[in-house]
Amino acid sequence: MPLLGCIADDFTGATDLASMLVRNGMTAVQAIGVPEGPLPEADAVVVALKSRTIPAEEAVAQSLAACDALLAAGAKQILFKYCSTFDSTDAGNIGPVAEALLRRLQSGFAIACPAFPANGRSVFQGHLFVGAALLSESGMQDHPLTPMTDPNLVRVLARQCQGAVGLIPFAVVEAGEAAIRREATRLSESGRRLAIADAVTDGHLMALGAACAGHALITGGSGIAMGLPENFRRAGLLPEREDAGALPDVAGACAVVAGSCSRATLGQIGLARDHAPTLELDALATPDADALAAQAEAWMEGKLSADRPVVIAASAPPERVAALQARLGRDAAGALVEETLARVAAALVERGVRRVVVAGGETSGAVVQRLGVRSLRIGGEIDPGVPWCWTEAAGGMRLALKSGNFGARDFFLKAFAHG
Ligand SMILES: Nc1ncnc2c1ncn2[C@@H]1O[C@H](COP(=O)(O)OP(=O)(O)OP(=O)(O)O)[C@@H](O)[C@H]1O
Ligand SMILES: O=C(O)[C@@H](O)C(=O)CO
Repeated sequence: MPLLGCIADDFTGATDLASMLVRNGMTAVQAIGVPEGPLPEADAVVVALKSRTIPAEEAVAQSLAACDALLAAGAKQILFKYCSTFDSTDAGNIGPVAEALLRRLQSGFAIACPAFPANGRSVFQGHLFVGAALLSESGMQDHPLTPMTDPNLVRVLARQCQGAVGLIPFAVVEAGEAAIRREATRLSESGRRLAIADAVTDGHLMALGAACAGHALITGGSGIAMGLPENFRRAGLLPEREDAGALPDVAGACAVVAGSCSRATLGQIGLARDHAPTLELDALATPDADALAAQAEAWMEGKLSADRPVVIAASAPPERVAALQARLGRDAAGALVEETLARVAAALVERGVRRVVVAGGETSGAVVQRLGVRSLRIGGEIDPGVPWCWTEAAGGMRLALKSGNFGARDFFLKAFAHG
């Protein structure tokens, strides 16, 4: 029976969260979509949805179904995981899903904290920073699907919510667990059902985690999960685990499939170009999934190896993404590239590739669905927030689902030195 039941709004985000839990001593399994049968055995089960950019009512329905499955399996606490850059539109989906989960759990209050200092996300006076830049100047203002142009998360979340949104400010979080509990009670009694919580250090996240021990619902990025395993250990529910992230070994050729257009991913592709065979698909020149996939299949022949990856990317800088979107519409442009990369991943696996890094949350969703992956067991981290995972698909293979913005510049090369 899982102790912690988690609902993640995209696939890389789910892996990021599961990785945080493994690092802090819980075994974790990521289920792809709402599980139909019995849940896999683990201390934490993370249900990975692809609900970040779908209409709000669908995101709510899927999240409630996931919540019901987790509660039915015995989960003692629910965590709703969204992006550390709060990726969403004004119509949703973070606010509507959080409010619906609060109602389902008959709970009065939850915190909302996307901070993840190890990856440069900090929240101060309700404002989200990525490194030293405000969210709205971090590159996220150009995101293909969820451009983030307002760094004030109290305002952003309030636009998505029926109820008023509060703030647990830096001074309270800095004062620690007891002060946070008092402020949460005060906010809840004054009618706030959600409050953005400031956090700029891991110590703040640990204090928030401890203060939320009794909360039915917690919402945030993977950072907010850091303190939760300790709550379960303190309650005598979770044993000390030596290696929560042990995975079976896998042999086979290796590849990277990239659909993220983030600055980090573009930099990683730039470095990989000098060290590994790299194909950059041009969706603007050839806006046709069949033709692009055929180009990739022809290119990969004779290049696959267990010693170094091939890299196949559709990623492009903002002006080229904008040009394709102007031509096809935003959703159709995204769908075209996702379909292409899902086919590319399937072609790689057909040719014996068994270790694959996928860059981008939406891209990962498309690839994982195409490969027929039902669940992923979470292993050790390559870089903060990106672990290797093992799946039974294709007779047993490893996948690393990289959030667009995560990973050092040499991530695509380093990953295969680890697994
Ligand atoms: N050349 C391109 N032109 C237009 N859209 C593109 C292009 N390349 C990729 N895309 C689309 O951009 C979107 C990128 O989203 P994705 O979630 O995969 O990456 P990300 O947002 O950087 O990652 P994360 O969600 O993990 O932060 C996808 O829908 C992808 O299909
Ligand atoms: O929180 C993050 O930044 C990531 O886990 C993510 O959700 C990317 O899609």
